[in-house]
Amino acid sequence: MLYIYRASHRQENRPRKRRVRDRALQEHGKQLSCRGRAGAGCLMPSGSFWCSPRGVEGINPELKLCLHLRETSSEQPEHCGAPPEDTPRTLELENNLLLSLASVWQSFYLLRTQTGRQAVTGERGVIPAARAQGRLVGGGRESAATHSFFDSRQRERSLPHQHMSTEPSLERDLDGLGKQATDGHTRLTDISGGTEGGSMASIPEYYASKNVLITGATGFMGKVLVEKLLRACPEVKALYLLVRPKAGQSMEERVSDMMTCKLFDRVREDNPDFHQKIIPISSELTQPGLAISPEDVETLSACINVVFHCAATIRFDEPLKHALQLNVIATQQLLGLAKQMHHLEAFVHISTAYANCNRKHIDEVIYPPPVEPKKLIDSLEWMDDSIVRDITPRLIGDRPNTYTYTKALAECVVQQEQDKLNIAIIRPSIVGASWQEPVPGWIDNFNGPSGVFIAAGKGILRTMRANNDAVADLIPVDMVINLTLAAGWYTAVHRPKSALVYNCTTGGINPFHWGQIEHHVMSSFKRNPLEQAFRRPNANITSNYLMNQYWILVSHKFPALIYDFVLRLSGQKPQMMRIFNRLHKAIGLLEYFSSQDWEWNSENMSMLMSQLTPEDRRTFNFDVRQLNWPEYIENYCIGTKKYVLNEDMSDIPAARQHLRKLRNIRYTFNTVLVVFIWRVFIARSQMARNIWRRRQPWPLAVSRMQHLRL
Ligand SMILES: CCCCCCCCCCCCCCCC(=O)SCCNC(=O)CCNC(=O)[C@H](O)C(C)(C)COP(=O)(O)OP(=O)(O)OC[C@H]1O[C@@H](n2cnc3c(N)ncnc32)[C@H](O)[C@@H]1OP(=O)(O)O
Ligand SMILES: NC(=O)C1=CN([C@@H]2O[C@H](COP(=O)(O)OP(=O)(O)OC[C@H]3O[C@@H](n4cnc5c(N)ncnc54)[C@H](OP(=O)(O)O)[C@@H]3O)[C@@H](O)[C@H]2O)C=CC1
Repeated sequence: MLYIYRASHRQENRPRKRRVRDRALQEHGKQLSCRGRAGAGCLMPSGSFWCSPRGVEGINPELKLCLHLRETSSEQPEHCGAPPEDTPRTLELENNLLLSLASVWQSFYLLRTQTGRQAVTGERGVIPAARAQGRLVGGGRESAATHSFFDSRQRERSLPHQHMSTEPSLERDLDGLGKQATDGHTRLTDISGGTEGGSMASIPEYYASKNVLITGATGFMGKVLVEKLLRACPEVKALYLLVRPKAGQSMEERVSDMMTCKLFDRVREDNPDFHQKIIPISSELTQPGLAISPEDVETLSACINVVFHCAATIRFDEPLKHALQLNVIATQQLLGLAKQMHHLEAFVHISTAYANCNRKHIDEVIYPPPVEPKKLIDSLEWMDDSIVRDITPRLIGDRPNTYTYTKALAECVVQQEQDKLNIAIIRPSIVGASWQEPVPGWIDNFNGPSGVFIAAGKGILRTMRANNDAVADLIPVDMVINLTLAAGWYTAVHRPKSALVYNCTTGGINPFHWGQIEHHVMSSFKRNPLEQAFRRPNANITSNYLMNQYWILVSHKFPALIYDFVLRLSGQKPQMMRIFNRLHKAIGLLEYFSSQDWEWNSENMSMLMSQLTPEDRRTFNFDVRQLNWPEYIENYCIGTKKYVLNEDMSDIPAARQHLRKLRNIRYTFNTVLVVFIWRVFIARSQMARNIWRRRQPWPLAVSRMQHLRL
């Protein structure tokens, strides 16, 4: 229950405001300890929250959902209503603080108590009852907007709502404070629903009998998405996958290969015939019309309900023209195809949290693009590749690579279609191995930190430039996919007015730092070593450029030279220097991300979580607070061993033995080196001997002791 009192900051209104608050407190509550001119909020034992309309303005929809405006005093009606239009930004921030606290409190309450869960799911009928009795007054501006938008959207489109019942839904009427911006600024908006259903379909219920189109299904995240959809939403009708033939394999062969991989073991157990639901469609996204045949276009237009667009080039060094082709133009073409789909309910675009990495604080809004995408596409079309290469640094400006640059442009392209489609944009940060599903630690590539972990585990990587204290915004792939599926559901069911952006990150909620990652990766690889390690795992990260260069020389280049020399002597091809050069190129591209901090606002992620039923919250868990980092990193490292390098866990004792051997070699080497230095610099030089004796009295002491013993 939410009590609202119009908080006036005018002096003469203060006593009255205080009176109402005191009464609410006396009757029900406990005051939230937060400061700010927005006024204090009171959290009631029942889970309701008392605050000013200023608070309501920025209120988290999970609270909004529980909105039940009630008279709190006789003066209340005249003080109840929309917040002033001129709410300054500082006040909004204060409100956000207040509401974040309330939101945390509320989430805690909801998790802990049955009453709270019922309050949110409306199971006890408080909200419908309030509606029926006409006691509910929407929070002024937002509510009015919600209704008008809702009505106009309903008129504009007559999309199917078979997943909804026909009961009026108060939750959805009240729901409605997602943040949007078309102009780079956060503003309030309403999240209106496209249906008037009272009982919300759960996620698996929603996806039941739906046709889903997925791009990038053969990639890291795409595979996990396909697996999870098949496993958690077994009633899904069909998954259409846009796949290209590659490396001599037809698209059918690639898809059937994919389905035999370990990732699909659990689905296979549950439903051995799951492959029948998968329909590969031949498509090369860089070609005109996505190279989809006219028959396939017709099929897709007729049946697709939800699109997940995961395909992209994620290489940081991709030439701009190609990155633009795939990340922007292909997205544009897919949106064009989506507009032809008669039954499309949601279009989910996977972006990256680093699309706006030129900013330090990133809200869940689509920022103005660095350049108008269409203009860039037109200009690059006629340009020679060499010219494009020359002007790329100027074009990407303060972004580190063509990947983040083109992902930012893609968001803009997606935004341009938000009036015609129901769109969600997911922005994951650094996607890592799975946390729990389908197995802990599942990963299948060298991208991002995985390659670095492996190189460190193999003992090749000894140093890297990173900031020990910077937040390592890793997020497990299963959490990203759970959020993606939930966002697809929410978008289809609620039909936000404009594209909702979900920053899918961990740093703001459950931060972990690169220094801690280094420590846990090293200790994990010592417990579970990789086979045939080059040296014992012992990497250090430093933010100091010179220090890093020194260690590169001493710990990378020098051993590589010795190793290659030995290989050459034994008649083999030298290879270590080549490996190090590639490694340096890779880590050079990653340093930008490991050396600084970003702050992402992830309110929409919390909002989405609050909209799920308890069951969905368990099945599609993306609550990053539950991540236990040391455990996750341990599973991640084991995952790289098992699933990327295909090493057998039963070989661990042998691998440990190998590490012990390497340690003994190192001890021997160090001892020999010390003796050698001693011989060269001490024993042979009178001056060095004199210095040594003066500085280090212990050899004298030792010799005296020996003399005494004799
Ligand atoms: C204990 C320490 C803790 C500190 C730890 C800090 C980690 C700090 C991570 C920040 C991460 C930000 C991530 C942003 C999050 C996104 O938004 S997007 C997703 C991330 N995208 C990527 O990671 C793509 C980066 N990769 C690339 O751009 C290209 O693979 C590279 C690195 C330029 C190499 O291209 P290439 O030379 O054409 O060759 P490619 O065939 O791709 O790979 C060549 C070799 O490099 C290796 N390699 C590829 N990627 C990597 C890698 N990440 N690492 C090492 N080796 C790699 C491959 O294994 C391969 O080795 P071989 O198998 O041939 O022996
Ligand atoms: N991995 C990460 O850390 C992060 C990823 N993201 C985003 O998530 C999404 C998925 O990333 P991820 O799964 O890691 O990437 P992958 O590189 O693993 O997968 C990319 C997918 O796109 C497909 N694809 C690429 N080019 C074409 C083409 N020309 N025609 C058809 N399909 C093509 C690939 O197909 P094929 O197998 O044929 O090459 C593959 O299925 C991307 O949009 C990325 O920007 C965002 C943040 C972090």
